[in-house]
Amino acid sequence: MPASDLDTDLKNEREHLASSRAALRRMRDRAEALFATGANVAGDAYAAETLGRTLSRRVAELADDPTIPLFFGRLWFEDEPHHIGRRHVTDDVGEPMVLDWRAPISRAFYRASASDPQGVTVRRRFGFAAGELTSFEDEHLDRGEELGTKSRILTAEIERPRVGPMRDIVATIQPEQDELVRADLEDSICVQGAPGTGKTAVGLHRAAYLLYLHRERLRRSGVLILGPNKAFLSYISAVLPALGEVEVEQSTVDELIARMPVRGRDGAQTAAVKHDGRMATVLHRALWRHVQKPVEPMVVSDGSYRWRITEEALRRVVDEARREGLPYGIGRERVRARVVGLLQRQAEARRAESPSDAWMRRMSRGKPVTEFIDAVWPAVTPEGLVFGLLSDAAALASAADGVLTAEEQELLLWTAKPRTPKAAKWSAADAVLIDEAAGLIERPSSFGHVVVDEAQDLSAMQCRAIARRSEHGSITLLGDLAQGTAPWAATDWRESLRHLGKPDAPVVPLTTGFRVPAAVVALANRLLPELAVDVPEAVSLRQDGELHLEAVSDVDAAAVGEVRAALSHDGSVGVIAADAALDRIGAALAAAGVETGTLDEPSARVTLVPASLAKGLEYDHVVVVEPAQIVAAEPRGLHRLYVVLTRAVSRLAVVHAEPLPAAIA
Ligand SMILES: Nc1ncnc2c1ncn2[C@@H]1O[C@H](COP(=O)(O)OP(=O)(O)OP(=O)(O)O)[C@@H](O)[C@H]1O
Repeated sequence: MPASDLDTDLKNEREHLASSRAALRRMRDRAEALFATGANVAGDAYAAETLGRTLSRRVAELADDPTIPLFFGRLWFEDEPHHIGRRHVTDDVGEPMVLDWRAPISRAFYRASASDPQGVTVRRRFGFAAGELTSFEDEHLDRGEELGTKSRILTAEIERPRVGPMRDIVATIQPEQDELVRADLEDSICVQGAPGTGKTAVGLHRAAYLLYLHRERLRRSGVLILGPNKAFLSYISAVLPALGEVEVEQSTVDELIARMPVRGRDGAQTAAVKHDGRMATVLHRALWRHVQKPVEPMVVSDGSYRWRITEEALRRVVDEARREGLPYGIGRERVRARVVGLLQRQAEARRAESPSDAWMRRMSRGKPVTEFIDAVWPAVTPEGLVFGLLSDAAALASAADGVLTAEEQELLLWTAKPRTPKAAKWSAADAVLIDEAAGLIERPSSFGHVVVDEAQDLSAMQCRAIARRSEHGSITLLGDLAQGTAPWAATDWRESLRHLGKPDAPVVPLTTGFRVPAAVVALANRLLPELAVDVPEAVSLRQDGELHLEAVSDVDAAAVGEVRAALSHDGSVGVIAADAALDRIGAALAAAGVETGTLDEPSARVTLVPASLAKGLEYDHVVVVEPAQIVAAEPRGLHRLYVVLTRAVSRLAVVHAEPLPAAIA
């Protein structure tokens, strides 16, 4: 295309952007006006609140980020063009100006190729800076042109300096990622992907896609994103709102299951037993042991009448309720209702009329029925059940017989027994047991879809906690077996999927790396044979980037030097070291006049990152201090080092005084 045509084209596109922005503003103004009057027109307080919530969400969904253009691409089907962007924008008469990237028609933007153009003649991608369009790139698919990963705009997007929290990738989702993003709501999938292959991005975009397609259904049941810790959740927290999705719950597993404060800590071996899937059997047995055989008939005085239920009939009621496989608490109420039903029948037969509701309630809550239920099917609280096991060797032995060894039982028992469940210093692992117990007593409600990130670190019992909350929904499981650092980290996705209740979900690999430069990937890959997992290696899309390993005598001084060098470039800097060493390094940086932030307060360009919290994060420049210390800090230290080495977007510097681990020396 001649330069002047290019200029005219870009000018026209910019005009379309300006008028789309104006149209979006009008859409938002209208929503705000409705919001303002909504409360007055709605009939009652509840309707007003519901309407208010809907409208305020609508207003939030229509927010415009002035730093990002409303569209990033354009498709021509024959002569019919469509702009593709983050959300639908329509003009005043409802004609589309920008199509949502999730609309069926937009699919071709991500999937069409020269060999399978899907009706697309031309695909255009836009480059931008500071919210304005700066360039575009056309592929005439009808003429066999296709750029694939050679696209200049894709390269620029991948190589752009990172600042602040994670951004969406709607403009450059790759075909194999798109296939996962647009998988059906019914489909659970597990994505095994090397560092930086876009697993987190895929999970978040899938959530946004499913919400678009199944808005009402998912609004009722909810979509849940699970991440490993608060720092990670805050890093990803802006992605969904930027895509107009403001109502997705984002949580850690610990937060999700919290019923009481965690004040205690377990030793590593004790925690490992508590997280073991066999604990589900122990708890199940311990709970159902509470159910007893009725051993006498029931007699109920009712004015001048006396009703009688035989022991035999009572046994049948209890046996039947047990066989139905209901949660314990529901079973208990079922027994109560059936016993009252038997009384009701006797009363009807005698008096030739149905007893009143008040009579039913009186019978149901009256002493004879309540005493009977408390004897044969006593109320149990989740905390009480776990308390009973951890504080009573005999109770534990009877529930764990043939399931846990004597040593394992010993590890579970409290050495100093708290007086009551309330007084107990529950640990994080106890919380998982209590959640399992709660799930046996009453089923929690199920989310429509759950995205689980960094899933390789989940224990069997944590998987079960998630399974209970996705029983009637689907899951997207994201992770990398090579990055498993928890003592119970998964080594086989099939096993995790089984605990998650989705045994048949396919395991799909992602191997193209968008974060880590090739030289850095090559270094990290040298650790893979030591990690005892069978995973495909990543292939980096990035040929740029620098790697620098330096043996020094003073690591703190060397770290300061590397940080100073990094600061002369654009982008974020992460200093990653063993948790115990970080304060010392922070002090050295402060003494040298370098301002630093922490994960809780990432105020400065330089962030001090404990190795234990680096997972899922990325920085343009990463300075890793003393790998040997990172490895020595924990049993799966080499896995941790693999995570740490794969956080760099452009440059990785490793400074060490101790010898490097053999694999990377
Ligand atoms: N299609 C894409 N276009 C542009 N950038 C992308 C694309 N896919 C991923 N990225 C970018 O690559 C980086 C890594 O992505 P992401 O964090 O999702 O990877 P991950 O597989 O979850 O990594 P990790 O295993 O380290 O947690 C992010 O900055 C993300 O925005």
